[in-house]
Amino acid sequence: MNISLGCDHAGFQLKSAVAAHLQSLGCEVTDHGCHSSDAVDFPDIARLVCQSVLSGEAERGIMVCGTGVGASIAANKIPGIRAAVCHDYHSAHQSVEHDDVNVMCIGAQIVGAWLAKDLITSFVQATFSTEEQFRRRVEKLAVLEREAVQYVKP
Ligand SMILES: O=C(CO)[C@H](O)[C@H](O)[C@H](O)COP(=O)(O)O
Repeated sequence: MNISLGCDHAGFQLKSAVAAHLQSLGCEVTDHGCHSSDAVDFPDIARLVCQSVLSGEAERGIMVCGTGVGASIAANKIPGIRAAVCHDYHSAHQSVEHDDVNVMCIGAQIVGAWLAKDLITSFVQATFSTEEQFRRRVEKLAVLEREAVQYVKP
């Protein structure tokens, strides 16, 4: 599987362990930065990671920031992205199986490298269920996305 990987300065150290683990699982990794602990803005990196997923260059994305929260907010602004902060093993696979999550966000201030590796294994090995109720709900997410513009105040 091809994975698009990104981080901000808070996730920079953990990203190296994440990349190495992805490679040990047989994944191809495209690293969209950042490449040092100098401060960057997570929306800029989330944009690159998500564009890579939507273009088909990568099947899924992983973002590492301080909490995972900012990265997931940024990613979920982009139509076609379903991002989730996953800090437990169950959510990391069920988010894919039930919700077809295509970008997982991890907080380097919340989880250590060993848990991050387990989360990544769980995420990468999961596949979207073929069961009708999950397909129906994800299609409804797409409808919400298409309708969202109607809720914006003029
Ligand atoms: O967790 C984050 C956003 O949800 C970021 O990675 C940062 O850790 C957080 O915004 C703090 O930013 P700072 O510039 O490092 O103070």
